[in-house]
Amino acid sequence: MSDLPPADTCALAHWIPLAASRPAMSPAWHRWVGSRDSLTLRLTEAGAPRPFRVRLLDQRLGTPRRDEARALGIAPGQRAWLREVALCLGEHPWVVARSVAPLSGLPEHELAHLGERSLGSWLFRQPGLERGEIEVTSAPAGFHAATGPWGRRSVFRRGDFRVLVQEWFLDAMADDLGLPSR
Ligand SMILES: C=C(O[C@@H]1C=C(C(=O)O)C=C[C@H]1O)C(=O)O
Repeated sequence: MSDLPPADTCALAHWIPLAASRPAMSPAWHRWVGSRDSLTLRLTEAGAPRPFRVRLLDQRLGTPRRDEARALGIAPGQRAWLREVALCLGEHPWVVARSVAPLSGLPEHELAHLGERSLGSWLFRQPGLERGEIEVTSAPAGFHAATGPWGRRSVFRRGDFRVLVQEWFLDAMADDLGLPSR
């Protein structure tokens, strides 16, 4: 993946509230980008009978990008749990996702062995889970070569555990589902 820009190229990715993206976003995409329940479940249903699969690209402790640290309210340079995946239907990545969780409050024993099981299927089983506002970008993911119309992010909270989940919807998903370009 040497032709990718360095991760920090997207350090100042421009995120706007979901409502502010409405004029540029088709109703069909808004149903995906604005959905607040499990994306894993939605993709599994929309992609059937193709099998849904999480492909783990990277999972490690590292330094979040500046826009990620800001979204989580942590100091720049503070280390966090990072996870990058491709959510695939059959052979095609439809969504790439990057999740960032501060180490304080991290249930590391539960997340360390997630592997290729979906973070969403774990998250949505957590009692008292809260989800913050969805923000939207048209900047690329920065860690994967595939491009697409929209990225979104939101912070999930349960007690003192927080995770910023960022998901980029890819052109392959638009093609397979016959969705508009934006
Ligand atoms: C947050 C969800 O989980 C999905 C699964 C992810 C993973 O396994 O790392 C990451 C982002 C999500 O798209 C969801 O299903 O809504």
